[in-house]
Amino acid sequence: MASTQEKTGKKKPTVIVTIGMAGSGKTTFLQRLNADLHTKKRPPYVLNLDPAVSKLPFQPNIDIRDTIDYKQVMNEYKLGPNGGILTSLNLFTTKFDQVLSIVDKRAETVEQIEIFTWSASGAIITEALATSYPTVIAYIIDTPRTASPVTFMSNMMYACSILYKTRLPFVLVFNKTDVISHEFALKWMEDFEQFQEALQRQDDTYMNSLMNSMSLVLDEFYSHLRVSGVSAVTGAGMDEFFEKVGEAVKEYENDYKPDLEKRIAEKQNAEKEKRAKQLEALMKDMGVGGSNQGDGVDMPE
Ligand SMILES: Nc1nc2c(ncn2[C@@H]2O[C@H](COP(=O)(O)OP(=O)(O)OP(=O)(O)O)[C@@H](O)[C@H]2O)c(=O)[nH]1
Repeated sequence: MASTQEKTGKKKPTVIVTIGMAGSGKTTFLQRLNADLHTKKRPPYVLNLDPAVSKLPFQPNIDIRDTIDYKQVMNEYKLGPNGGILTSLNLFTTKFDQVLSIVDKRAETVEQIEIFTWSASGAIITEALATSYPTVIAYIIDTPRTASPVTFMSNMMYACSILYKTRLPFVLVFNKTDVISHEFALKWMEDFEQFQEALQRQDDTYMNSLMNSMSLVLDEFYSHLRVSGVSAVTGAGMDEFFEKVGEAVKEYENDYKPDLEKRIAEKQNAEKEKRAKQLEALMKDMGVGGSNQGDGVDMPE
């Protein structure tokens, strides 16, 4: 919060929530981010919220796997892999206020970037973080595997659904640009006709008609995001990524935070009104005030 910053002179750390499809390069990207930030003498504070990840090439500061045994959760609740991940995350969410208080203490000393990775959705955790810190979603894309219009489309739809769910500032990170440049994606996002031409070349009439009906949604989506192309392996494009994160933080301060504060105030008001109504109904039932007054209910002295 600006006022808190002014009082304490402390800059709030930025939270980067890393999301992406399996194999898109999230782990490698986080490893690169971790290394770059250490080089810049801004060591990040890393939270791992992926209970199913087997090996991480870096040491997270807080790791869901230290508290929750994902395989045990699967056995105990008789769940498959996805159910196991979600239930583990739900169990961890109940402890998230403790996690936040640890992060808060660490964040008082240095300017850091919080990184956070997961395989399943965690709207409650994201909102808890976004209430306290400038929070940005980094959506990682496997560029070589997105070069076909159909996979590009499904990836964009998935990203779009996350954007609408979280309402947080977004940076699309086209990874693996050492294999293929993300230029084609930039063209498809800037000019929908070029994308349609690419689709038509595939002669898929179902996808074409789906695309036509989705074009407005996607146009709106593209206007809300920032794009960067990186190679997590070589480190190319990371400076541009940090610039985009900086822009996204400004968007958080200008748009997201006031909206979030409004939503919280509305929730609190609705809660207050509900409680007032419940109290009024209770008083009525007890015969204190209201039209039922004096209907014979004995009040304790
Ligand atoms: N060429 C190239 N390969 C990459 C890059 N980033 C990741 N990879 C490779 O892509 C594969 C998947 O990378 P991971 O970092 O494990 O991907 P992930 O998204 O964490 O995967 P899951 O844990 O399965 O969700 C690995 O073989 C990486 O070496 C990159 O920038 N360039």
